[in-house]
Amino acid sequence: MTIALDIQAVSKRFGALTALDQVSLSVEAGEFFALLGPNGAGKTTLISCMAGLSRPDSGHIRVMGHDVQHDYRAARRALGVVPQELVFDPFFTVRESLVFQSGYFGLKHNDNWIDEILHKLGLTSKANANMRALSGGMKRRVMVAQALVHRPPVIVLDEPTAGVDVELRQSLWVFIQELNRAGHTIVLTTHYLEEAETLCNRIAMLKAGRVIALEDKATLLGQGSARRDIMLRLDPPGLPPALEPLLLRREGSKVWLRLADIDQLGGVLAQVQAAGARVRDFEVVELDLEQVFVARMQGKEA
Ligand SMILES: Nc1ncnc2c1ncn2[C@@H]1O[C@H](COP(=O)(O)OP(=O)(O)OP(=O)(O)O)[C@@H](O)[C@H]1O
Repeated sequence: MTIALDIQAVSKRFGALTALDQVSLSVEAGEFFALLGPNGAGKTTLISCMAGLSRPDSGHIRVMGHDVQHDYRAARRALGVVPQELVFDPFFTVRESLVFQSGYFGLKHNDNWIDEILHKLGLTSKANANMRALSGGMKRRVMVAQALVHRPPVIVLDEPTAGVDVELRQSLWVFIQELNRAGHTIVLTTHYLEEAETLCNRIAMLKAGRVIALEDKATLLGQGSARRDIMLRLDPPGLPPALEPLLLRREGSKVWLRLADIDQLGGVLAQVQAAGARVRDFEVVELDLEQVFVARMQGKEA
């Protein structure tokens, strides 16, 4: 097992503000990992520390075994970061930007790979356009291309799909999944939780600089556990008192109940029947990442 990204007890303060508070997590090579958290949680600060752009006050970070401070060049080579902000030289064409970026990593003959990235990101027709003439979405594609120019084994994407159209989102994810299948480790931050749910296999949630969840997606979503939330629409409305302890919420004639084990279902239905009510509608409620996220941010279980 190779650890692609090893973050140990990283703290970072800006004056009185603690942006990162003893953050520890590690990502195995080949994982598709999501780093989630509300605005200001510390995601970008952590990414800046990974990229060596910001120095933690304490703790250490290794990328493919290379310490980002003591072995900066090797660590930087192992990492491709797609930044949240659009940073580019307005006087370069798209291709020139990529050639320049290759040079930064000491790569001289990189044209075939540059052509491939341009193609995969739908940028071929813009290769000779000036950066300043591109639309925001096109510039974002170039940010992705720049991060990939040196074929880094670890790719970190900081909200890569913020403000991009549906078509790019889809083609970007196809490409990133291809890179993941080819063995690249992917770390993604996004506010589109359904993206994280679809793409990632492990998820960390940050809140106010602390890791508050670090789990497999399936575990986080309660898959594999016997616990189930169900919805019943009862006629007449009203829950038998014996079932009140299971009640999560009610809305009109609908009630949502939490069963510690799906085996309780038979007993619940029997009690409803014994109370003279009929079940008009029934649903097993699947958790989604958004519900889990909101609950965890409020300090509750979903
Ligand atoms: N250079 C800085 N100087 C002072 N405070 C900073 C600096 N950079 C970040 N912060 C603060 O650190 C905290 C974490 O910010 P960060 O950008 O890492 O959050 P984030 O999780 O990436 O948020 P978002 O989802 O909005 O991108 C915020 O309160 C932010 O205001």
